[in-house]
Amino acid sequence: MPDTGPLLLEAGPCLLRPLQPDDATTLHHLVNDWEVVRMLSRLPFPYPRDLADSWIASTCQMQAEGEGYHFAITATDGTFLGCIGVRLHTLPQAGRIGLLGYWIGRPYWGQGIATHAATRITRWALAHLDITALRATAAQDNPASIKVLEHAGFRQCGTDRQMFTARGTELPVAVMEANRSDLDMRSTPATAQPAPRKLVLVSAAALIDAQGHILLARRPEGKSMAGLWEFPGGKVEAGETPEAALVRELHEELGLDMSRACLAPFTFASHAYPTFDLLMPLYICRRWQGTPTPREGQKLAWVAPADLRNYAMPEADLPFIPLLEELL
Ligand SMILES: Nc1nc2c([nH]c(=O)n2[C@H]2C[C@H](O)[C@@H](COP(=O)(O)OP(=O)(O)OP(=O)(O)O)O2)c(=O)[nH]1
Ligand SMILES: [Mg+2]
Repeated sequence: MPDTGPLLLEAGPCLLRPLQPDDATTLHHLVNDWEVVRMLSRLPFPYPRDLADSWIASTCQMQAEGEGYHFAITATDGTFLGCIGVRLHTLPQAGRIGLLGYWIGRPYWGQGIATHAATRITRWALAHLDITALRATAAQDNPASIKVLEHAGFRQCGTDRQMFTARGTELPVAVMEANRSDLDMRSTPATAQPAPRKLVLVSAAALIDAQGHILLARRPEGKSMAGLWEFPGGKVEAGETPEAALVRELHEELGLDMSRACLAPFTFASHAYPTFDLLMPLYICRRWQGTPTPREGQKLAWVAPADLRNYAMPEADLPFIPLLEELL
């Protein structure tokens, strides 16, 4: 099971926590509502009481196997408001993706709860799960759900037809998708005038241990490109040399101490991202003081050069992989 961090998430005014067996009665009471079920593919109406028990048990099983993460959406006082979840799925072309689904009990409609929950789960899932994107579908006659997904960072990537068991028929659905670039593009405010392209200078290090493994750090939720594995480092600040910036970043991010003399220039990346140009010198470093400790909530992994390709990395880093394989 992947290390997802604690499964207790804040989502605006709501909390998300794993479903528990004793949620079944409330869950059943809220979901056994024609107005809720009619919008959910594959749920029967009426919704039998024992289906609530077996559904919750199956979500616990999926979570234990790392195949799905399903949450109760609650108010801060614990009131059960609805459900949201991501189920992992492998697509022939797209690789591993997450399928997002949710519903809110009718008494709690119109308060933006689905938007808060979907926004947080989307960010959480792309930062923590080994998926390239999230997909969701919404019935074409459910514009409110399409809006929720758009607010959460999804864009429509197609249409399809899906069985809606409660309505006893197939219906057209909008197929919506969100990937890491979609989220990054959204956090850049749209301006009336296109802003001039910005050049960002970032220093990064390939820290190499005695076994020839390289340290990667997973960008945490809340940062751009969250969920991708990078070489530790960060932006060079005004007045800093690239080496001084890297010594500072490795101390701030990993608690390491080292001298600039331990940083050997190796290569650089020059990459045009949609919203900025990145110029990133990569240094090799084999000597430091201290043990790398994640100080910014990031996950760390020592990776053999041949395994680097199994870690999703920022596009700018991909040319580094063959060079590091050759070096080590
Ligand atoms: N550190 C690092 N950044 C990378 C790599 N590849 C890559 O595209 N980047 C991009 C991601 C970011 O847009 C930028 C680094 O910014 P950052 O957010 O990590 O900068 P920082 O450590 O100074 O953090 P912050 O204080 O700005 O949050 O460079 C990489 O391998 N390592
Ligand atoms: Mg950084």
